Amino acid sequence: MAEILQVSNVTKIYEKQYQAISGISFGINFGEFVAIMGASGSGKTTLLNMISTLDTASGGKIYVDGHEISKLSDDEAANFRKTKLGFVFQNYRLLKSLTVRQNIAVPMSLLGKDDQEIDQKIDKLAEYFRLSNQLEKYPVTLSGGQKQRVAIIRAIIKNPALLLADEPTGALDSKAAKLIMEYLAKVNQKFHTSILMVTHDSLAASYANKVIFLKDGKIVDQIVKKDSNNTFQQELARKLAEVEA
Ligand SMILES: Nc1ncnc2c1ncn2[C@@H]1O[C@H](COP(=O)(O)OP(=O)(O)OP(=O)(O)O)[C@@H](O)[C@H]1O
Repeated sequence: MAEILQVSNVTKIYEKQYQAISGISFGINFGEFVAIMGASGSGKTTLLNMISTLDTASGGKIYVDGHEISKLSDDEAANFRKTKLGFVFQNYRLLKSLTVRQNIAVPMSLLGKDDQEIDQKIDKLAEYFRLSNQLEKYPVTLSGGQKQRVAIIRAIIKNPALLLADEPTGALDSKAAKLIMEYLAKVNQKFHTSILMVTHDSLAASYANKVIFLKDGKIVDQIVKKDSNNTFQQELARKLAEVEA
């Protein structure tokens, strides 16, 4: 199966002395949903920043959709983020001065798509995400869960090769978090979007097909979902207790 992400023996050393990531290797197949879990300081954000081309690795190689990202110039990296990657953040990062519709349109406008095509896509996705009534409102009037649904639509509207989600449930109560994870799982299953999600939250991680555990910049374990969700959640809780011990 084709790999959408390949991380090969990657290290990150800050200020020539502190090794935040130590020789990490893993991959994501096309259409897979992978979660990375680890305690604060384990290197999750560092890893995500390197994969998203916002930071450079000190060693090793990262391939996204067949491109070795360290070889990209700054301009190429910016274009690469614009065309290949979708981002969902803990704090939504919606633009306050734009309506929901205008927020969602930004990545498509940057790609030069025509207004009619953009509007049609937005209407369809908004219906799927039950946000049709919110499109002409400003983000400040929306709940946290609604804002995150807007952020997900904005991230997937251009069909990215890889969706990167950084603590997508971190600012939500448990009910809203569950709904957001159900939507992310649907995005993965219905649109076959490959997802890499970083999270502290074991409920959120239980929606992934595979969970990788990070500790002190190293992969210390991983589990793969087989048939039963219940068994996966129990295994997840057990591994998490071991890793955080
Ligand atoms: N710019 C930097 N300069 C020096 N050290 C850094 C820098 N950024 C991160 N670190 C260190 O690298 C390690 C990993 O940090 P990172 O932010 O990747 O962890 P994390 O798992 O994402 O944590 P959290 O869950 O709290 O966000 C930490 O010890 C952190 O202090």
